[in-house]
Amino acid sequence: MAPRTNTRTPPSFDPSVPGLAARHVAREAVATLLGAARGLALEDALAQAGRGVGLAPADAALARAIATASFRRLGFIRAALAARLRDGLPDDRPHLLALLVTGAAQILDLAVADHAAVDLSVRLAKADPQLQHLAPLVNAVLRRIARERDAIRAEEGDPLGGNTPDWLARRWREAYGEEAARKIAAAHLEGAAVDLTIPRDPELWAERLGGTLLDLGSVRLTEVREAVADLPGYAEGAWWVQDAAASLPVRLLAPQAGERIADLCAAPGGKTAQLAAAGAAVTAVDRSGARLERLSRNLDRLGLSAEVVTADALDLPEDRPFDAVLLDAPCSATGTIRRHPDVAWTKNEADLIRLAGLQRRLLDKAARLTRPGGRLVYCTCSLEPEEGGAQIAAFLARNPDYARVPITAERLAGHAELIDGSGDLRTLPSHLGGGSGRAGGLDGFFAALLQRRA
Ligand SMILES: C[S@@+](CC[C@H](N)C(=O)[O-])C[C@H]1O[C@@H](n2cnc3c(N)ncnc32)[C@H](O)[C@@H]1O
Repeated sequence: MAPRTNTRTPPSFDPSVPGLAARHVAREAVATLLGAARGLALEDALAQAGRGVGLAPADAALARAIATASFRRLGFIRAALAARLRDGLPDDRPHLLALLVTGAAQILDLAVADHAAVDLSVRLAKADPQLQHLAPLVNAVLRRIARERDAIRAEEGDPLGGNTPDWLARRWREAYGEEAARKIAAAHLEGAAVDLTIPRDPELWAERLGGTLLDLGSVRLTEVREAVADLPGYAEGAWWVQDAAASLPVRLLAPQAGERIADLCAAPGGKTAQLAAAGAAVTAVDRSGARLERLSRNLDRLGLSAEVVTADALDLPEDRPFDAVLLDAPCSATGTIRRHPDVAWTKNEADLIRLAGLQRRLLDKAARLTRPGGRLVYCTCSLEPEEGGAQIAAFLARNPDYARVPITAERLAGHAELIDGSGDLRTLPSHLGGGSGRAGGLDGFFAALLQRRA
């Protein structure tokens, strides 16, 4: 193989070949994340790779599907490729690795014809000055993957061992035990349904949309073929997309009409919308102006309003404490791997430790922003104890004027399995049938309801 070069001449492919631009964008985004850009989200890498390419909406959706499938089974795909490459995986050549991974993901996981997956991958190799000479290798390996698909699938085995990065598998075994950790990893292979929060007439909308009204309150759609924005009710602002688990922290906070409530890490605003729909006077704070623009657009569509403040929550004045505060803290997001499988491969333990430190400071700030007698909900979309129960145990030890309000099963439609031993919310991807092949599951959320003494 040619030595790796640091400067890359961009590939020049024929944009008139159907589906080629989508593969190009998927490959570039996957290469970015497999290369040095740890911490970048796949959404952002796709947007970056798509700049100037001008993908039609269907091609943009295809690029996202290919890139997502690549990360969802990355461990299995790497093993399948490694067994068929004489010189092993090209880990020092992310563009070649990404070409092979995205090609294999199409063959193994997506309803793409084998010849299209192979042919378009080979075309991308030929269009790339650094990879032209490897087009025969790409062709041979991907053809073999297609030929041996059934055997490869049969060999996949345990997702916790083969498809979960070691550091996460170790942590989940420690936190939840072997069996539960394996179920979590199995649920990650399945992806997730589209859940909607519908403040008014959810039964009616469930029927119109062909969804199911869950006892937790959300409407679940398991077969969505069109863009979400084309579904009935989107344009008129009848609902918004929000995982059923993500809707629970606000349900536990139980906002009342007229209460002053601060949403400290608010964008893009799913929880702000819940608070505003309940009639609370919401102050939505986020340090990202761009994300707050999305929040404002979302609230406009829904006909809801909030005071929107662009600020670091740590800098907020403390002179007018709120009746209730919601802190949906920035976190490792390991509870969202079903929807964002890149998270498993682009985050690491150092990110987790840094974020747990920020959460601690935000939580202490949120405590000072809550009035005596007021409620505070802390939540994260993480499976890691440092971002959940351990954070709350340490908080309660240093803040004696706060007490935990244990969550009861009645508040969760009887779902006692969603409550941990301390009385906090602990949802897992394997809950509600996740991992059993029935499009069930929940994002992994933690939430604690705390009360300041009067
Ligand atoms: C988990 S997301 C919030 C999701 C949101 N609550 C929802 O339901 O749509 C975390 C947010 O925290 C924001 N953030 C991170 N650090 C912050 C800080 N110090 N002050 C304010 N916002 C912060 C990020 O910009 C990000 O939008």
